[in-house]
Amino acid sequence: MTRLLLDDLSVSIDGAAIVNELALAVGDGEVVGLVGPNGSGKTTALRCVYRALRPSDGAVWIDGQELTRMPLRDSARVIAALTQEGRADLDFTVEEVIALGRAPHLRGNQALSVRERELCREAMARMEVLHLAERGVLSLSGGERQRVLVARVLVQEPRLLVLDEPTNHLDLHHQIRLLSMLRGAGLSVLVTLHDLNLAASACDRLAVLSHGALVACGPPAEVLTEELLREAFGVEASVVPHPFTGVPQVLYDLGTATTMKGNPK
Ligand SMILES: Nc1ncnc2c1ncn2[C@@H]1O[C@H](COP(=O)(O)OP(=O)(O)OP(=O)(O)O)[C@@H](O)[C@H]1O
Repeated sequence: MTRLLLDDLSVSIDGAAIVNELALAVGDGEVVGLVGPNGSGKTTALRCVYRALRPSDGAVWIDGQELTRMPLRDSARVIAALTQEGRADLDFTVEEVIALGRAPHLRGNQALSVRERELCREAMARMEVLHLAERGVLSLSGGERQRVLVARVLVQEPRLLVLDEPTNHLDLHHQIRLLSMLRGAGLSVLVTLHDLNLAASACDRLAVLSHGALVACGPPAEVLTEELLREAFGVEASVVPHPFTGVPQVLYDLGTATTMKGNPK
């Protein structure tokens, strides 16, 4: 079943085509990685899904419903987003920030139920932030804060998770933990990642954007080729199968970056 459909999505800003007729589906329980060089349009496409931006053309469909026709509250119950813009400026405690994830499911000042409080504790344990529950978010390190924000989207209990660079600030342990959790969560996930090795390990399919257009889409073993790295990323690298999993992994040597073909610097 198709959970999310980007139906020839286009975004133009000041006459420039930032995303160009992007057609991409995410199935029920499928993890799809959106990858591509800086400025290729990944965040812009995601912003259309979490309704920070209206497409100039095309549409976003969620479970067969066109997104702009859904009340915001309804889409917030279905789609949870971890954005690059989502920085907490108010000094709420970790516990309070995570509880905010339940907001789309509550009415007014309704208190959290016992089940919802338990859900928050589970998400904190999953993201290893339980010990920080009483701390103000502004006092956290970048990685700690990122884990709190991931816990917040988990308690939202969405059907679709949209994650923009969720591994930002995370150390290797937490990067691997987060992505293996995403793989096992049974949720539909659309995620942007710059680390292609992590993306290949975590995603069922990779969609590669270049200059706002989809240039490849499929299982990592089909998409992640030396030719693609050269053409889309301007990088000369070797692609080898992981010795245990067979998943393609990129090996590179410093000094092998080639000139990008017209991608923004
Ligand atoms: N509001 C805006 N006004 C002008 N240009 C914009 C605007 N939003 C995005 N862009 C441009 O659109 C292009 C795509 O940006 P976007 O953030 O979607 O790229 P990205 O693939 O997510 O990049 P990165 O990997 O660097 O995060 C960039 O060149 C960016 O400067």
